[in-house]
Amino acid sequence: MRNPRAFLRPLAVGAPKPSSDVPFRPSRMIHFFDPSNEKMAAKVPDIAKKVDIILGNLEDAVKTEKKEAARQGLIDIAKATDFGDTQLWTRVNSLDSPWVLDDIVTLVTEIGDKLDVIMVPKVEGAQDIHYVDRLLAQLEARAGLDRQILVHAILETAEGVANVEEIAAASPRMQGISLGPADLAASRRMKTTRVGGGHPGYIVRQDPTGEDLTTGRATYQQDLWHYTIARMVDACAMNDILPFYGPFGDIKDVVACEDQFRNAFLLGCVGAWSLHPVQIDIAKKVFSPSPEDVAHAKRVVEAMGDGSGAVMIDGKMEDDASCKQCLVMLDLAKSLAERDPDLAAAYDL
Ligand SMILES: CC(C)(COP(=O)(O)OP(=O)(O)OC[C@H]1O[C@@H](n2cnc3c(N)ncnc32)[C@H](O)[C@@H]1OP(=O)(O)O)[C@@H](O)C(=O)NCCC(=O)NCCSC(=O)C[C@H](O)C(=O)O
Ligand SMILES: [Mg+2]
Repeated sequence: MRNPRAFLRPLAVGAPKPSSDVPFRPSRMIHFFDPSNEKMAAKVPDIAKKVDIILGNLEDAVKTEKKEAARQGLIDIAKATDFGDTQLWTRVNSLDSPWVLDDIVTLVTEIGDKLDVIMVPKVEGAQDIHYVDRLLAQLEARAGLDRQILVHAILETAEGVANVEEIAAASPRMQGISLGPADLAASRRMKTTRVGGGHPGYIVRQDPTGEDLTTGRATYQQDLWHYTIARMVDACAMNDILPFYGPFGDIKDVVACEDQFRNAFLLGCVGAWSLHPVQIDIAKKVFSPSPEDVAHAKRVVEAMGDGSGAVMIDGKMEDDASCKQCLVMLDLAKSLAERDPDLAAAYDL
């Protein structure tokens, strides 16, 4: 186990000093693109203006014969594009793959000054983060970088879920965690074939009213991902890092996508992945608190003064705990308003 007093020491001579906290930057969507796909790559400069995070994906969804082209494509795009306030991330190949070492070494050397976060897939325990942590420190020192590149883990194996608390706490470099429902379903041997979302077979059924078991009993579809998201949110919150829902693969079903994203938002996630341009505005809408919620939060905070005691607002009791919830809402609204002039006008903070 690492000496807690050494937690914030650089892991290589000359590497930037780790920061004690993860800066909260608007992170409503992580927009995935394949840098080896010319059509997608051509859209990056425009898409980057609309999203909070743009991610060049090198792992799954990139064909084996395109792995090197994707890596080089990301380097070319990063060098040619001014991303402004938008974060640039990459998802490297998994740690057991033949590409990951070159992914990390080449990207940090070539575009380390532009990369904000490296997303690491299929993280199973703290040992995976420790490996990436030390390697990044060595590469940052060699490249003369003056700030750390952060690390984001995907929770997509049964072992990873079992170890999620130690993953979240493994390094000051940890920025956050995303749920990877497709790989997780395979790892758990769940009997689904979908990329995220619900399943019509996963239900609870109303009790029978008489002898007839077959008619008049409503069924309610349940959320397959509730347990994992809630556990991931707790692990992230206890370590002050950010939880994200991952992909929703049914691109055409924009309604269910919005529902899945909203469930994640309500449970504490700050954002989700967008796999297709149509999912960008869904994430923007869902992960920005509504002006009504923000106005209510403002009223409660103003009425509560120093936060102690209890007041009635619209027939409901508000106290220290509900005031804290409202402060969470207002903090998020303020940081989003700084980035988005439409939200700034709608929130009027
Ligand atoms: C899902 C797609 C394969 C769909 O692509 P396509 O069939 O080309 O869709 P459209 O014809 O509707 O596209 C319209 C135009 O938009 C461009 N496009 C599409 N997607 C993107 C994008 N993500 N970024 C930028 N531009 C995009 C198309 O090129 C079309 O352009 P044009 O012809 O000029 O009009 C595709 O969207 C896609 O591949 N998306 C990314 C998929 C991905 O990254 N998957 C990996 C993440 S999910 C995962 O890994 C699972 C997870 O790890 C887990 O385990 O759960
Ligand atoms: Mg995956």
